[in-house]
Amino acid sequence: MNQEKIPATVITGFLGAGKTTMIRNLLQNAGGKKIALIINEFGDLGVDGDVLKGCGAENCTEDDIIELTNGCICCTVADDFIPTMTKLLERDSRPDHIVIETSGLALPQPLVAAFNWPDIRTHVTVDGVITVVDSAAVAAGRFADDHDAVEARRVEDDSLDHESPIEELFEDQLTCADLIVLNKTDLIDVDGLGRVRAEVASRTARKPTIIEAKNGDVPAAILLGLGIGTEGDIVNRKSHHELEHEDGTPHDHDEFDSFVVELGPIADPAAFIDALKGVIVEHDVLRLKGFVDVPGKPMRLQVQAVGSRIDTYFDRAWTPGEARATRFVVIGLHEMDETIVRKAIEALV
Ligand SMILES: Nc1nc2c(ncn2[C@@H]2O[C@H](COP(=O)(O)OP(=O)(O)OP(=O)(O)O)[C@@H](O)[C@H]2O)c(=O)[nH]1
Repeated sequence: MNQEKIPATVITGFLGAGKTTMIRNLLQNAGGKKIALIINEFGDLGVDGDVLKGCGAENCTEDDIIELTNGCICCTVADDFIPTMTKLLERDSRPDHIVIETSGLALPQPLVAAFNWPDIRTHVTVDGVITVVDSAAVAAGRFADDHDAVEARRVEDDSLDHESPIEELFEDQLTCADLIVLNKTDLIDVDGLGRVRAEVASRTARKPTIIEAKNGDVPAAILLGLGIGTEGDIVNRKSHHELEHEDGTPHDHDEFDSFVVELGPIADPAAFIDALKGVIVEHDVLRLKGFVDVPGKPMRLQVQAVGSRIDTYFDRAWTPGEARATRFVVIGLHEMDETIVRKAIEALV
């Protein structure tokens, strides 16, 4: 048996940055490398898994795609991630490379630390942590601290021990990176991109390589084979939470909430999407994704909203026996009122 350690690449980045899109590209240009993929979503509807299974890459079949659905991977390392890795390593045919997509709300640090567990470290090493950044969102100031809002939250809840949860998470994901991909460069101009690069660089004390991309289109040769062994350098990449709670208090995702909305068929998707945009803006929804049943259409309409930017496309035919349905996962900050947002979306049909 080949005892060489299998390289594992961790792909992280905030909600909607373009992780799944980049992995889809990667699977299609990874040459002959056999890849096993572990994917984790917050507020799971299995959307990412569906997108990736649908890309039909021969080097990464449906069997090679493992979905972890019991919450964010960083909080379920012992119960979910380690057993999954152990099973993967026991398979007869070992993958050449493992790719792990974290949820957009995950801290990469606990996941990388798990590679130091005895059963794992003898077989696998972290080739590198790649952090995908939504350049348009950075340019729009989405990760800049809104001091007034943070202060207002603190007045309401004096147990808050830190600043904006979005800003903090964004920095934690950058702090852990070996490679940062400034994605969605098509949405901003050259000057804007220069400012995004400077802002991203200023948010991490380390000096990871920063590259630019459109639609996550980065050659596999750049993404795979970084050869870092990140698990050995975890001490230099501490998250805000680790720095604040050196006693090991576990972190959680209390600051964020998600729920699933189910609707009936939608006959006029264009009008629906237009109105949905209004709800997203009014209630500050961070991420919404799912599928629409358009009567008379043999295919599902996939909906991907990142903030108020919404993409839609018919992604695949409804399969025989599959119940046609309209379902979305909605993710927002904890203060988002689920009942109100749910009613507002339901009222659009
Ligand atoms: N304009 C533009 N859109 C992009 C680009 N990359 C990804 N997108 C779109 O952004 C949306 C989110 O992309 P995903 O790849 O699902 O993002 P993600 O990081 O996997 O999202 P989560 O797993 O929910 O955190 C989709 O509608 C993509 O088509 C890009 O470079 N430019």
